[in-house]
Amino acid sequence: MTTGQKNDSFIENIVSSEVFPFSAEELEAAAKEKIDTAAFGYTRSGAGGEETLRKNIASFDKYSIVPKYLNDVSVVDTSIELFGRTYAHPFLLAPVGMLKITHEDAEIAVSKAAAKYHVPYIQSTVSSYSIEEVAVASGNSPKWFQLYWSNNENISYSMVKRAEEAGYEAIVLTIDTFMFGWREEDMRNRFSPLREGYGKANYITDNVFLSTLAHDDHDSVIQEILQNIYHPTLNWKHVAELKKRTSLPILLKGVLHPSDARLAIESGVDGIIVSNHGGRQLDGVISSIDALPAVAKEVGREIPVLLDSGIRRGADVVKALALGADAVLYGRPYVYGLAIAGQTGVEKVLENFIQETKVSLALSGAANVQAARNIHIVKS
Ligand SMILES: Cc1cc2nc3c(=O)[nH]c(=O)nc-3n(C[C@H](O)[C@H](O)[C@H](O)COP(=O)(O)O)c2cc1C
Ligand SMILES: CCCCCCC(=O)C(=O)O
Repeated sequence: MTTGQKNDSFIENIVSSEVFPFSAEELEAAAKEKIDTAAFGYTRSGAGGEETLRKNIASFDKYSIVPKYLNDVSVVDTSIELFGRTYAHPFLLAPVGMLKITHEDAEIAVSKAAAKYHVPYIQSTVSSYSIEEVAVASGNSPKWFQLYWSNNENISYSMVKRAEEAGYEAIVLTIDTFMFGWREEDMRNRFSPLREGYGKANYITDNVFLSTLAHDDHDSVIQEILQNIYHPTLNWKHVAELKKRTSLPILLKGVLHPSDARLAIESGVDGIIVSNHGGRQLDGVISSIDALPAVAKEVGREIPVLLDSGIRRGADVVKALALGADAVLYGRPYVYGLAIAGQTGVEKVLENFIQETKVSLALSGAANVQAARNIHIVKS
């Protein structure tokens, strides 16, 4: 998508009588006032002492953009191409499970807002609405499906098939969450969204999963879901097997080590997402933006490299592109928008993020995403 660069949104925001939070910090504070303490705690928090959660944000500050001026940036083309498809912006919405803890309309609201702004939406396995419900709500706007591998692999294949049939365009296999991280905030609040049943929609609409159930009362169903997701034996053979089962591109989400990026390529994976799960899994791991350069160097241009964990600003997108990412995933801020005002809240957050990204590209001297990859970055 080619978009004129007129600062319209900046001016509109200045003259608007309606004040909606802008920064991620303001969004987080407003969301805290809207939803219950445990739901907010689950969304905001990271694992352990939250070292990685903090690093994800702080690490971006170490990289500085060195802009080049006197380029014509009157028109900024923010589009990217991935797996033969063109997407309007250099970012997608990260998979976030169990969104009903945040707002009743959950993934329906998010996917509709994403559709309105032509932002691809990655739906989580542990969603509050099913693959099919989200597909109907958001029409033919681009969607990917995030897969939590199931102990019963036939459940995984069944969900992948459903995603294919519903028109999803890629499968994102998350490799860092075969068990829960050590999440003290949730333990403190005695909070498990899965136990409450918020993320069960894709399971209770899955015939293969249903056929495995000995009992169908709430507690037994939730117990079965948890047992399916807990999968510490997950290994490269599963990746190779999944590759044989689908014609959709497969991305691995959670790659931090360059050697894993190489193994992913050797396993026939189509793309990788450099991610530490927003600091929610192993505390103490490297921040995503710090992990990116070595991974991007290993991959070269062989397959697309995406990044998430800590993207908050348009300038963060520019830095990630310049350090080797093809696109990024945007996470917690849109969830806060959902908490504050449902679909309208997500729309507001997206509108501002799109405009900030465009302004940041232009002021860096990049008229398109390809040019952004050549922006000079220094580390201080
Ligand atoms: C409340 C919450 C739930 C999440 N659920 C999932 C999920 O179901 N599947 C998944 O792969 N990642 C999940 N993630 C991780 C995100 O996809 C993404 O990696 C992370 O939010 C990036 O960090 P950031 O939001 O701080 O930028 C979740 C993150 C949050 C905050
Ligand atoms: C055992 C895995 C459940 C994960 C639930 C959703 C998620 O990814 C999160 O970060 O929370």
